[in-house]
Formats: sequence, structure tokens, C-alpha cells
Amino acid sequence: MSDADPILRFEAVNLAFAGVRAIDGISFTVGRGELFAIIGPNGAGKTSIFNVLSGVYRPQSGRVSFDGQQLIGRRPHQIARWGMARTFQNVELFGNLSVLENLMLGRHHHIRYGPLSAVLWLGRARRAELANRAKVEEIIDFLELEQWRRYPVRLLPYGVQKRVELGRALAMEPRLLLLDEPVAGMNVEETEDMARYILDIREELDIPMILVEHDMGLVMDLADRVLVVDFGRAVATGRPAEVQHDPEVIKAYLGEVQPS
Ligand SMILES: Nc1ncnc2c1ncn2[C@@H]1O[C@H](COP(=O)(O)OP(=O)(O)OP(=O)(O)O)[C@@H](O)[C@H]1O
Repeated sequence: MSDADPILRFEAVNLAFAGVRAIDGISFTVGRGELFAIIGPNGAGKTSIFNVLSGVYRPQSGRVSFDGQQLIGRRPHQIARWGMARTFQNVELFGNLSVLENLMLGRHHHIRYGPLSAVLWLGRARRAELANRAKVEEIIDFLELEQWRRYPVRLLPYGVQKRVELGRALAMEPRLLLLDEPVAGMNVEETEDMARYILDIREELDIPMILVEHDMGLVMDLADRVLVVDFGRAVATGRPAEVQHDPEVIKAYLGEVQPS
């Protein structure tokens, strides 16, 4: 499913911290419309890959291109403006602001009018504001957040907070969405809901995604392809059913089987 013109190309990336090889020569591509998962044991390098993609870490070597543009050396806000949005392992929202306000913040880099127009509420600022509001309303609808829209986010159930975070990323109208453990800490019902929204994003919004997730069932159900990492290395890449039976993958998860 990784086509000839992928949205993302991650090539031979190396990232080390004081001797720890967090990413050790990993390469992969993500196709347009693909749901690509990265799995691996704790400390394998998954978050480091996300941090390289979003410009937080600068690798020592390798190339990363997003829709043909080189990413390494770019600032996080620039990469976000290019259309790469991200959710975090722990919810990172403004707890005292409402769902609506948090989603509007996801639109801030779409705001194109200057401060003077904003203060005077001139035509351009007004039109932009209305367009931003319409986009946010669309997302509230899509993620079924209507009943929560005016509530401060900190008062909402955890599963709903994670959904709002997803909504804020969608408000950026991303061309690639990075989901960092979207169902971590969720109960079964919340997990099922989140899985449905992720599938809807792919089917209805046609946004490619990279998913880092410990919930193996979710990955196997949702992903088109899976990259398995261990100690900073790519252990296997393939369709979920293929990697599941790969002896290297089983070894990475279960450890070396000792002869009795
Ligand atoms: N800023 C940092 N400074 C030093 N070491 C780091 C830093 N970030 C990551 N590492 C190290 O790099 C390795 C990979 O870490 P990373 O967080 O990417 O793994 P992970 O697969 O996301 O783990 P988890 O599933 O626990 O979130 C680990 O050994 C980690 O300690």
C-alpha cells in the first residue's frame, strides 16, 4: 500500500542520546490514505520517531521528507503549518477552556488577518473567523462532541478529552496525522469509540495517519501496515497478519526463548 509517491519518506534516520541509540537506521514510507502503525516494547524508539517527525528532535543523520519537503532542521510550528498534526500520549489541552475554545486554538495557524483588522473587526477578519468557526463546528459534529462543546475540558471524562485532542489536531486540517497512543488508559467502550473515529477519519476525511499504540488488538484491526521497532531498529514491516507471525517480532515481544 506504500505507493510510488508517499506522503512521508523516513530514510536511514539515526538519533542517539549520550550513547543510547534511540533510532538506529530506521527507514519507512507512508502512503497517501494509509493507516500506518508503529509498535514495539517500552523504550524501543516510537516516541523518538514522532519527535523527529514533528521537529522536536534533530537526528544526527538521515532524511525525512513530507510531501516532497525536507523536514529535518525545520521548527515544530513550521512542520505543523505544513500540515502535520499530532496528538500526545498524555492529553495536552487547555483544561480551563471549553471544547469549542480548544478546537478554535487548533485553527490559529489558519488565521491570516493582521492584528489591526482583528481589532477593528474588518471584513477580512470577520470572514476568516466565520470560516474557522464553521470548520470547528464540522469537527464537533464529526466527533459527536455537541453535548460537551461549552464545558471546560478538565471536567470531561478522560475518553472525551482524548477525543477533543483528536479534534484539535483535525482542526488544523492536517495532511498527515500522528496519533500517539490514542487509546492509552481508555476503557473498552471508549477504545471502541476511538477506533471508529480513527476509521472514519481515514474513510471520510481521507487523511493518512501514523499510529503509535500498545493496544495490539487495535493495531491489528486498524492498520494497513505495521512497523515493529526494538532497541531503535526496525525489526519488521508488513501487513498486520504478516508481522504477527514474524519470529523476530515474537522474539522482540516475548524475549529469547530459553531452551529447557
Ligand atoms: N530526550 C532524551 N534524552 C535521553 N534519552 C532519550 C530521550 N528521548 C528518548 N531517549 C531514549 O531513547 C530510547 C527510545 O525512547 P522512546 O521514548 O522513543 O521509546 P518508546 O518506544 O516511545 O517507549 P514507550 O513505549 O515507553 O513510550 C530510550 O532508551 C529512551 O530512554
